[in-house]
Amino acid sequence: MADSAQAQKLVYLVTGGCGFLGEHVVRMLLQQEPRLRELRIFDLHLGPWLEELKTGPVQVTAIQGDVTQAHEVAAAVAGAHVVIHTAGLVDVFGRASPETIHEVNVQGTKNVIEACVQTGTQFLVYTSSMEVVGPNIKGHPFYRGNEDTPYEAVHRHPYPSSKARAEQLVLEANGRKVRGGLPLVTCALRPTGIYGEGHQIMRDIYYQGLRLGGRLFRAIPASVEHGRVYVGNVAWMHVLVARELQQRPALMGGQVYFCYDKSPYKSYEDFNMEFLGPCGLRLVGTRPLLPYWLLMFLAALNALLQWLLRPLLLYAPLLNPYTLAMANTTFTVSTNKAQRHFGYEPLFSWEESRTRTIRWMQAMDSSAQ
Ligand SMILES: NC(=O)C1=CN([C@@H]2O[C@H](COP(=O)(O)OP(=O)(O)OC[C@H]3O[C@@H](n4cnc5c(N)ncnc54)[C@H](O)[C@@H]3O)[C@@H](O)[C@H]2O)C=CC1
Ligand SMILES: CC(C)CCC[C@@H](C)[C@H]1CC[C@H]2[C@@H]3[C@H](O)CC4=CC(=O)CC[C@]4(C)[C@H]3CC[C@]12C
Repeated sequence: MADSAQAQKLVYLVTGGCGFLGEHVVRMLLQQEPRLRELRIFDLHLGPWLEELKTGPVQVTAIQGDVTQAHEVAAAVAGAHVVIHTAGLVDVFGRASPETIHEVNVQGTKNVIEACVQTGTQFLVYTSSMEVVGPNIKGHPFYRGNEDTPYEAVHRHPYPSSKARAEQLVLEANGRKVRGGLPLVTCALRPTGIYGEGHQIMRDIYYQGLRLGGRLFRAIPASVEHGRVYVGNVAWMHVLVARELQQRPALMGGQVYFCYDKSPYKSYEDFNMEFLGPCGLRLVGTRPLLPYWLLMFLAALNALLQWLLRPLLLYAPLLNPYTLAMANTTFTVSTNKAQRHFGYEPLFSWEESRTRTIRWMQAMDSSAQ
């Protein structure tokens, strides 16, 4: 009894805990972190599903707040042992202004770092992105690269620029003295394209396919590989990194880790078909149906329409010059750094990740009917 009372002593804070990844991190912490006493979930929009978590043995505290507001962040961080900062504005479709993206992703991260320093929180895990590396604006392939692979990271789009700046701030903060004199220990996780239960873009593509009579039309050559990782494994990596950062601060502090698992290397569209296929959708064509120059033209047209229509309505289709470049540039990761540094092994096999995602899509389908 004394042992378990002593063991259950840690307070964790998850920012963005009601987002796609954040919800999985929250649930994973509750399942896999026995030392947890209190779990704080900080988000701009709190989900109703939080209520069901409040009946368990861990104190779950939901905090509605904005990372751009330093005082709200500081109040949430005070007294936490570990902060997992997943909150971010994920926008590559032009829905938000570059200023807003910067404010949330960069200023929000600065606020989290300063709150840790001021209140004495020693461990900070930041959800970065593969996009801090690439694909770059020159379309250079990154083929099965790792954390040390040289690559010319050049960003113009506000989302990757903001993630890169925020990651840099987090890594530079490693070693700063927090209140009480101990050093801040930080690290950054870089997921590739995350998939799994709750993935909004997969949902959008599914409904687009239904509108097109159960068909999707191949736009990108099958030879262009795109890195993907299952959300459950990304969440597991967060939980493990947060735990091990406390045990091995000298090794892990200031480090970056790609998030990886056993998901196969495929093109963006072929990978999606692993889930959309069993839900009745078909990918038409073994090669792209439209020439690339025409896709570029359509993407540019979408960007122009977005700009022209902005005073009247928000036009934000999936296809724009940036998303086309992303989907059309090989970017895959092959690394074992997380395994070497903190013993990470994926919790979910590829088969399980696939089955769980398909089950979620099928449930979504039947609830829509
Ligand atoms: N979805 C993906 O494929 C990838 C995502 N990431 C990163 O993972 C993190 C989570 O992304 P997702 O779960 O996909 O996005 P999401 O949009 O589902 O979740 C982000 C959460 O942050 C919250 N949030 C946004 N602005 C906030 C603010 N000002 N204050 C407080 N909370 C705020 C949102 O309400 C949301 O719940 C982000 O930092 C993103 O950059 C990294 C790599 C890939
Ligand atoms: C119609 C087009 C030909 C296909 C459009 C697909 C795009 C919407 C997606 C292709 C690649 C995706 C991005 C990639 O997985 C990396 C990402 C990392 C993040 O940190 C956030 C999400 C994303 C930018 C992801 C977004 C959708 C794509 C651009």
